[in-house]
Amino acid sequence: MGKKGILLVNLGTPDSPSTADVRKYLGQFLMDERVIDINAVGRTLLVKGIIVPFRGPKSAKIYKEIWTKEGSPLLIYGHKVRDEIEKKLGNDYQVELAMRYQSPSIEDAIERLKQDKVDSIKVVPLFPQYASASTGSVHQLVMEIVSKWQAIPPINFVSSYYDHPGMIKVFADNARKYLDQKWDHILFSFHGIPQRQMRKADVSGQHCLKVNDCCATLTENNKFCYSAQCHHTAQLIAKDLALTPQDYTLCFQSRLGNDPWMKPYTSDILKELADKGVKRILVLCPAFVADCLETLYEISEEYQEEFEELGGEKVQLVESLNDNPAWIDALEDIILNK
Ligand SMILES: C=CC1=C(C)c2cc3[nH]c(cc4nc(cc5[nH]c(cc1n2)c(C)c5CCC(=O)O)C(CCC(=O)O)=C4C)c(C)c3C=C
Ligand SMILES: [Fe+2]
Ligand SMILES: [Fe+2]
Repeated sequence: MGKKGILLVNLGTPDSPSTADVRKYLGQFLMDERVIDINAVGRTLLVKGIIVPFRGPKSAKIYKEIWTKEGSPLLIYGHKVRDEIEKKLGNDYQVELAMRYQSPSIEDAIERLKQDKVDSIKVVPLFPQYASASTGSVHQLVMEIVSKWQAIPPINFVSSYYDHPGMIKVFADNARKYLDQKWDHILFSFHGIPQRQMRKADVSGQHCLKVNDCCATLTENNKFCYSAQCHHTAQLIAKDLALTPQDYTLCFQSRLGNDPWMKPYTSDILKELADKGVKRILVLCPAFVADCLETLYEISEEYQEEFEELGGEKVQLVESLNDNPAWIDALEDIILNK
């Protein structure tokens, strides 16, 4: 009997923080038709003509700030989680780590599973909530690759695990460590997506952004909606922490370009809170299972600075799941039972 193949996939990060490597990464990432979902000519002009040349050097500067001796945090935690989960699953499993963009590539990782003659493959994107631009893109690429194989083994795709009790508890326990200090408000800041992508993913065709508070509650109508899944994750963590609705706000960060993205924007909420006299904010980022540019820089540096300029004092990031042993336990359960 062969082993069971597990393919863990995160988004990706540049190979180094040099401007050339950051440009290469942004070029591959943003040319994905599920990420910048406009017509091919418009996407090429926007990405290759504007974003890569102008954003590249700026992003390289901030990647240099979060880069460690071992490399990019997203990739370092990816390797650690892969090693731990393979140890935990034992001899019947072969676990490969891949990144949707740059290295290690999905092509190479899945080829290793093929060469090693695994009996089956389970694709586990490292995104708790489903979005076309993240999980959808991983699934599409895996399907494109295996569609060319003569012998396609049984393949399973994990779509989401936004409500996994073990994962919810790790986010909550990480936040609890800060609760002996005084916080005026708690934010759940998720990575956003363009509103256009919310509408396109609406399986009912008449729900997302069409009815009031469309996705604040997860229902049959919006069970694949990224926003609804984010709300559900935040509600479960809030429940575990015994927060009241007045204690916290859900918001979306990382907007790119001028099109409307999911609202409210984290930066607008920071302004609203500062105007009300709020001084100290605790921030959880449950769209990410590992700390990365979006948490270590955008929350801890950029929003800290913005908030201070608005009269606030502290924006404290709650660390992500990273290589927390309780997250490894939760991920094992996701792999075995999802
Ligand atoms: C939670 C999953 C993610 C979704 C959905 C997502 C969508 C999305 N992102 C961009 C643009 C950028 N994202 C960037 C970084 C980044 N994004 C995610 C996750 C999701 N993105 C992660 C984990 C990271 C961090 C990577 C790291 O190396 O640490 C960046 C690059 C950084 C920068 O230059 O600011 C961009 C650009 C779009 C357009 C999009 C569309 C739906
Ligand atoms: Fe992103
Ligand atoms: Fe929705």
